Amino acid sequence: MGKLSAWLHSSSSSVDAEKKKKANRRSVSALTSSTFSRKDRETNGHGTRPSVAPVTVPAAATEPAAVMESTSRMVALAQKITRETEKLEAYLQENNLPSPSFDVDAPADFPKLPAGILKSRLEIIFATKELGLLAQGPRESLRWGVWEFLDVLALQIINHFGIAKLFPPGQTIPLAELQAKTSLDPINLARSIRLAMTKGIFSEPSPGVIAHTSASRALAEDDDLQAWIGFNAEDIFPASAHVLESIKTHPEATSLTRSGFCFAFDTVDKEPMFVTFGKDPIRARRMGKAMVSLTGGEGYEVSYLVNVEGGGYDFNEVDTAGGTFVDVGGSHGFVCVDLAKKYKNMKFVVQDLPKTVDSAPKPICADPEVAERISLQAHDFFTEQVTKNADVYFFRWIIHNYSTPYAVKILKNLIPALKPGARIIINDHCLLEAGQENPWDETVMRRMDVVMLALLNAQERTEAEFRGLFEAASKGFVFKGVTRPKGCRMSIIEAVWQPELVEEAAPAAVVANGHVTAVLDYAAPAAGPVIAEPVGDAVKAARAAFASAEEAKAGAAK
Ligand SMILES: C[S@@+](CC[C@H](N)C(=O)[O-])C[C@H]1O[C@@H](n2cnc3c(N)ncnc32)[C@H](O)[C@@H]1O
Repeated sequence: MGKLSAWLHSSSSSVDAEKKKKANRRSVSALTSSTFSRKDRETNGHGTRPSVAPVTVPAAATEPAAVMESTSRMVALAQKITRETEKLEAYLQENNLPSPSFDVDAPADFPKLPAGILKSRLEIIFATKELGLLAQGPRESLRWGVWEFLDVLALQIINHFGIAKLFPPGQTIPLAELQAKTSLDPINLARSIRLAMTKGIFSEPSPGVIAHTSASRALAEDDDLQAWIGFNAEDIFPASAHVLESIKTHPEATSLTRSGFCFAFDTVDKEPMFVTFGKDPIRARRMGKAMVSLTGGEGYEVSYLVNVEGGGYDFNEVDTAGGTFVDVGGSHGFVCVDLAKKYKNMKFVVQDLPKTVDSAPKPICADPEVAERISLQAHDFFTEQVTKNADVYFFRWIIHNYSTPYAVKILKNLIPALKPGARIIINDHCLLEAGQENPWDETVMRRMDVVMLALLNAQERTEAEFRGLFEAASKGFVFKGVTRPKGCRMSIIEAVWQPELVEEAAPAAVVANGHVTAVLDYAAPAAGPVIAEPVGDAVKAARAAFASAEEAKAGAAK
């Protein structure tokens, strides 16, 4: 049993309440170096994960030693930037593609690049970042790095007041005229725009005259991007600013109703974020559109899961047997549609909350051969699984929304439905040890982890932490490991149900703060984890609103 599980089920009476509380804390990162050993990685049966020693300085580890010996790090980085930039530029020129620029007419996105050229582009990004930090020096980069939230503040103001949409791309506008078009105070407009300019958003070709850049144009024209900025700047930013208060008051950081978000919006012990959004359709819709902007991005497409050659999951065995795939919290079933197009014998059940199921497109797919093998089912994953004896239970972007007590409960709810050999597949980020991702992915995933903390007291997880979740749910879950398609940020985490491994033990009720919070079906009596919150209440409250938010998201995606 891994350490997480051991903590969750420690039976020693000498383990005091504080220790038990710690066991349920969202972060078990202290465990990772000891439990996520090289041996674990190399023997997980998939072999697609790196097996290098842990490093903590992101980009430096990628530079060949020979280069480091003959030149200083700064010179080596500068040379690399030159080399890779020349390759990228040459490719763009050979293919008649525009060179990157801040010009208003420059494309807002890079075209799809061949693998080698994409690598050059990424190397430029990583090396410039590292070189910049080195040239700044530690004290200065700390001193001014902490001011980055002010860039978000400027963007928050600009986006909220729709400044980018107030004059057409390609035209300039005197600041005084722009001021007349907004209720934003002139001084605040000018200072926000001028701070944004330092990041390439707007320009001032002559004093007092404002012009669009490619970035401000994207902000003016892309609805989903506006929603992404709005959700981040107006929901996540205030939530983040209250995380300290939240974790000082409730260090266990597991409750959906005690997150930074709840402190920011005065909903502590009242309602989780999704309930708040459920009451506010504009905000819910903004979040829905923001998710469209996020998941439409490179690295998150469903095709990564479906494409077996590229490292996706191979369902051929399930397909040959005409097996059943249940997408738990599957929204409108787009994952099942894509899988059903590839696997012609499998049957699919898409489960979600009633509102989401009701708003799903009908038929779910224009191709009747695909549609007739997919059924929609209203099911709450905080209750016992209703589709029995399926071959696969699949969770995509679900488990990362919940802290350990909730996530364990979701897995435990499967147990009564599971047949021997049933596969449980989680499709989420899976965090590596520090420094093993490329620096861009590393930053995105670490930030996402902290976003989950700020909004929901939830978390991204390492392989060891996923393993710990399954172990905490039941010994009958045999953890198979983690794979990740090349180029994809999301991993495929798998366990298989083997009921013969389940030990018989008396059930134990877990009581915390006067609430019965969980019933453990195999832990020794009185050995259960302290879940310091009324899980049931918070979950109930979350259900209805989550559905509204998701409905808005589905609407936005159409
Ligand atoms: C982040 S979305 C993920 C949707 C989909 N799996 C995907 O990959 O995009 C979370 C989904 O879980 C659903 N959901 C939330 N709470 C639920 C519950 N208690 N039972 C079932 N589904 C729920 C939401 O309606 C939503 O569709």
